[in-house]
Amino acid sequence: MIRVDITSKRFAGIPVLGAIRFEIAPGETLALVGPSGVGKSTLLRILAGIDAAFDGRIERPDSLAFVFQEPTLLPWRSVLQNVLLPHPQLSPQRAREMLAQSGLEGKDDLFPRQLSLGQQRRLSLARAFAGAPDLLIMDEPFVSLDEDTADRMLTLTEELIARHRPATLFVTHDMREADRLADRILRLDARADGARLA
Ligand SMILES: Nc1ncnc2c1ncn2[C@@H]1O[C@H](COP(=O)(O)OP(=O)(O)OP(=O)(O)O)[C@@H](O)[C@H]1O
Repeated sequence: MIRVDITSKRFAGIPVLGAIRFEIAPGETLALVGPSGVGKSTLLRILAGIDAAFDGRIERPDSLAFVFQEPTLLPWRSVLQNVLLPHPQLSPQRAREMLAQSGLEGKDDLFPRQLSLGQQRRLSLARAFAGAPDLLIMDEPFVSLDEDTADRMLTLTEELIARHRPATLFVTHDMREADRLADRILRLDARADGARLA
């Protein structure tokens, strides 16, 4: 079980997050929605352990993957190396399987710049799932893709989640995306003393 129990998060004394408590069960997918600037990315970063400067407590598994809005790929490494490098235990065969599952079959030797943005996002998802994370965190993974590509990415993510069953928390502005992917939707509301769950 993943437990988030934040009492407060401030930037330079200014409250961003107030008291926020929720749990994510193994295999459960939660969408996080709320207005721009309310603190959604901040909450993801706290959950991931990237930001430790907050009051409260987080219980999370060691094995987690973070998919950022922009695919953070290694430009001078091949597609295959981008999947292998973060996961030293992973065999090249398994990495190739992950690429094939992500619709990137035959692209092993290309470099990220030779992929479309949609394909780069797929690579970033393949890399995340290749580590078989117990917790998957995604910050608007489908934003600024055209409708068809976003739809294909969503289907791929659904398939990968169904196959690997990580606990998942993802941020979206798109309620259709939230309804389609999530078992539950968390909404952050802005408050003067820091955002709270609705
Ligand atoms: N490193 C930082 N230093 C100071 N303030 C920050 C920092 N990171 C975020 N903030 C502030 O915290 C608030 C919440 O930002 P955050 O990026 O978490 O919002 P968000 O809900 O993810 O927004 P969006 O939907 O626009 O991406 C904003 O007012 C932002 O300016």
